[in-house]
Amino acid sequence: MKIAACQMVSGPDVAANLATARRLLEDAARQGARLAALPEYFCLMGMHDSDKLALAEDDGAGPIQAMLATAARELGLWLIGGTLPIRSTTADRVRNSTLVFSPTGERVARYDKIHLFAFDNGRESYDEGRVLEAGSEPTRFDAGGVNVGLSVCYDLRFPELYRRYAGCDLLAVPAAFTYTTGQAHWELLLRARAVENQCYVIAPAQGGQHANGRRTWGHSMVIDPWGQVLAVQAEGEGVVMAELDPVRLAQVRQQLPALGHRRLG
Ligand SMILES: NC(=O)CC(=O)C(=O)O
Repeated sequence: MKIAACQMVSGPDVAANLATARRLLEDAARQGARLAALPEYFCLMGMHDSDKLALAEDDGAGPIQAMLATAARELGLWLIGGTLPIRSTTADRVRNSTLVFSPTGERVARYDKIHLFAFDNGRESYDEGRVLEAGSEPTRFDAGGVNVGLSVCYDLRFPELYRRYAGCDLLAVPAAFTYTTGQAHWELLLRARAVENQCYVIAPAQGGQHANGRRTWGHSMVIDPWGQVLAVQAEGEGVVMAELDPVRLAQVRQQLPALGHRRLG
């Protein structure tokens, strides 16, 4: 199965972001992708954190969800819809949610980012907990025989989440890593998750200079179960494609049966 990671440099104009996402998905489908993934916050990198509250949709209704369902159906893709803000039912906050659509446009999974990012080095400061409500449920879905474990961005730093996905064929990590932290840790962490779980990793990212003054690291990539980077795009919009090969997956697990050697749960 060909899989595609779409890299974006989203801004505050939601309509423009949706048009870019659609164009990249069309590009992925044209190149033969059967599964495509958008980055975290594909629909909005706002000027203020609170912009997410204004954009938020109710679960199951809204123009962003409609756009994702339509794209999946019209392009015949398993679509991992980056993240979009979904209104919390209990708090004055939003969930940072990945919605997944099948090639018939049916929604097949929802994952809410579990670990909320905070970082302050004196020059840059982030605190997602100000507007986001954390999710709590690891979520996997079946994409026509390919078992996929879902996560978002900062989750990548918490290997215990991925252990809950042991046996998955593919881990998805839509992200918007900062330039600073991404330069230091992004590839290292992604390759570690691929190697320790002996599976493919697809990591679509935000990558470039945003209108809100923030810079993201990009380097969207696809990694194989041996930890090899199959395809990468450093910065700017684009589509990163690779083949998910079940024979390679089985070969790595058979040659080095580490998953079967776990002793501590
Ligand atoms: N932006 C994030 O959620 C995470 C990040 O940039 C990091 O972990 O580093």
